[in-house]
Amino acid sequence: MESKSESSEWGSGVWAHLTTVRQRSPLVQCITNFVSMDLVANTLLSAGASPAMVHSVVEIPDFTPHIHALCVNVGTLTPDWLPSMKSAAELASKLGKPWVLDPAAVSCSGFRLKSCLELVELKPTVIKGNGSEIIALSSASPGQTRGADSSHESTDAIEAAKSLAFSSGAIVAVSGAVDIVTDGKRVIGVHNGTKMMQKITATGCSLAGLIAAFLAVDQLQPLEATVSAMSVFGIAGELGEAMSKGPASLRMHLIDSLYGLDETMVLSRVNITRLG
Ligand SMILES: Nc1ncnc2c1ncn2[C@@H]1O[C@H](COP(=O)(O)OP(=O)(O)OP(=O)(O)O)[C@@H](O)[C@H]1O
Ligand SMILES: Cc1ncsc1CCO
Ligand SMILES: [Mg+2]
Repeated sequence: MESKSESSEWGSGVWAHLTTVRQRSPLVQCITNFVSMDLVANTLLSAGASPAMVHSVVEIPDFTPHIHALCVNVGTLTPDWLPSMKSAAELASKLGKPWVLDPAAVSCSGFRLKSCLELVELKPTVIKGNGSEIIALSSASPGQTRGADSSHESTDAIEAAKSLAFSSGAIVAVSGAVDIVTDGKRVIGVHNGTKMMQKITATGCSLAGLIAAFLAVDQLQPLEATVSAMSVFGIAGELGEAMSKGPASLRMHLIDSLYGLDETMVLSRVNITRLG
């Protein structure tokens, strides 16, 4: 069980990260799937960040040097998109800019799995997936696929996440009922969020974008920044659900709640524990 003091200790950091994102408005380049572009951009805007969905390979040399963080999501990957993703990731890593890889639906095909493994070689700061995605990527084998949805609990993926963090050098974040964040040694559980968030497509993609924004303002503590982003997004979901009739209105209220979060709401709802 979570101890009150444990969450309180995390709470001030979560609020500080959100406040800094609002103050600095980091520019986040997103090369993301067609399904998610709208929600990812609106999530970033309501958190105070500045999204840019710039994905053409010809624009990357001009644009990527100006960004504060990058998010790459392979959810609707085709062979002609991969060079853009690799080029932006490579440049971000070279310039010391944090970047997030979301291996969305990695088990769909051998092509997608191979592409994600190649992207991992380009040193993402954070890899964020659902339980099934992290298990598949960690073992480099597709297993059974349910497309973009997970057939595992996030907690089933703890060992896979630790192993992937260890082999890649990335922080690994697993979304689900409990969001898991690990650097291969420490394992943190974020218990915020609501089940209905699974019924809105691209909430996981939006979370990956939000993590990129939080990394941009705390490059030296990527694990802590990731935990904060996950908690903030979950809290916005909890507050949003109280005003919603179902997934469509939750989508709207989630964005409004993220925009309106204040210190009291954050500090009273942060629910973060150390799991290992
Ligand atoms: N059972 C649950 N209880 C609480 N929060 C949840 C639950 N399931 C998912 N969430 C939250 O929903 C958000 C999206 O997580 P999810 O694991 O569904 O992403 P995903 O599978 O990558 O989604 P997508 O691919 O559609 O973007 C996260 O903020 C997560 O914490
Ligand atoms: C539904 C769907 N299919 C490919 S990507 C995506 C959005 C959630 O990842
Ligand atoms: Mg996903």
